[in-house]
Amino acid sequence: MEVKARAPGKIILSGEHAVVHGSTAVAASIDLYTYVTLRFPTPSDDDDTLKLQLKDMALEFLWPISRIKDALSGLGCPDSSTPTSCSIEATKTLAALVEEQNIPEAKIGLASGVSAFLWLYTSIQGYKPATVVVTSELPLGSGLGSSAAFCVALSAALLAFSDSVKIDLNHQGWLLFAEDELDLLNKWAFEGEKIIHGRPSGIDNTVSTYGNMIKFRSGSLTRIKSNLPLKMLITNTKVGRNTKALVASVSERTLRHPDAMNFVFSAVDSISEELSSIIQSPVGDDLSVTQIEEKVEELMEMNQGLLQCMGVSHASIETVLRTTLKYKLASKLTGAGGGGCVLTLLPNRTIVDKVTSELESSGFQCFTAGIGGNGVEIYLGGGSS
Ligand SMILES: Nc1ncnc2c1ncn2[C@@H]1O[C@H](COP(=O)(O)OP(=O)(O)OP(=O)(O)O)[C@@H](O)[C@H]1O
Ligand SMILES: C[C@@](O)(CCO)CC(=O)[O-]
Ligand SMILES: [Mg+2]
Repeated sequence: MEVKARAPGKIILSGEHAVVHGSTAVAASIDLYTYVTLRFPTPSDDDDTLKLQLKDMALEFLWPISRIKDALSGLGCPDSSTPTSCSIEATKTLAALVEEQNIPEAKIGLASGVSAFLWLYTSIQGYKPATVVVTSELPLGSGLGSSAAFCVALSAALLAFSDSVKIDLNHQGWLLFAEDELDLLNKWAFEGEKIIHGRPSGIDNTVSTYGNMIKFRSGSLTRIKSNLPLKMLITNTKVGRNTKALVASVSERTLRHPDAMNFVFSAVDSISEELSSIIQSPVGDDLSVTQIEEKVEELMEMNQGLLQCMGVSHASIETVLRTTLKYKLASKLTGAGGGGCVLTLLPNRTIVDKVTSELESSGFQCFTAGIGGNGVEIYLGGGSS
């Protein structure tokens, strides 16, 4: 029995960090995916282990099922229909199970992802032997929602073979979940994100689950549709960072300067609201494509200024901003900042070659991605597409 799931990464057009503090944000899925394959052994395989293979990193983790059962079965019964938070006690137990695997020091950031895997696996599937294989087209820890895509794809594969979801086993090709199943899947993925991020807003797992473009505030989403084909250049500064630490640093600044930071968050809220209405406005009578693009550019610049205020920009991000400005292009960081990826709006008229080669000569990596496609999908029955 085998199922493959894929979940997209995302860009945040406006509102990262402020969204953790109750402001509106706007995000869209991108056509770069994390893939999770789940395979249960047959009795003749005589395999009583749980294996997690992170193919891109050539890493394999393996636990005897008896070891996992001994460690976790006292902490509650698996129930795929009820997304459950990982308690402090369970967090410690998972950390011990991960530590036994001796993750190389240079890749220790993966430990939280492996803990999230163990939590989602045992909560949804219980104590069954299986092999789970993960690959990703997303750079990890770069602001494109790799942690959420991982949790969403994992939840999809695990739920596909649970009592909580009814899937058509005869379906050929990629298959979408029903709306109520997506709601359950999204809640499970959020529990995984909590293990990786500490205090996520839920925007990343939500946009990876439902796809398209969304406006998100305080846990609820509104689907939106851009009236112009938004083209974004994504520049990866390749400066590593960790979303959990950056989110915590903004919360600490908020504790030190609550009044000032609340004005910042409220300004971001207005920017996101304006951005969402401007991209949905009809092109033609009142506003031309160029006028809409100019407004989006200005809002992106304003959002970037406020992200600097929150303390999450970085010298490498500033280099990208300066370079793109030379070509009269507007940019902002996307995701948690502190390095990672920067978005640059590419208006209709733009020729990208010059700006791209100048950015790449600084050691950055540039690419474009399709924006606003499907959210999570599964593929049944061995092989792949
Ligand atoms: N394919 C994967 N396999 C295993 N772990 C993963 C994978 N993708 C992400 N993770 C986990 O998520 C962590 C990166 O998450 P983090 O939230 O810091 O960055 P991001 O999600 O890429 O960016 P952002 O949250 O700003 O969009 C990794 O260190 C790892 O623990
Ligand atoms: C920085 C943040 O706002 C977005 C990370 O992609 C964190 C979150 O919303 O969970
Ligand atoms: Mg993340």
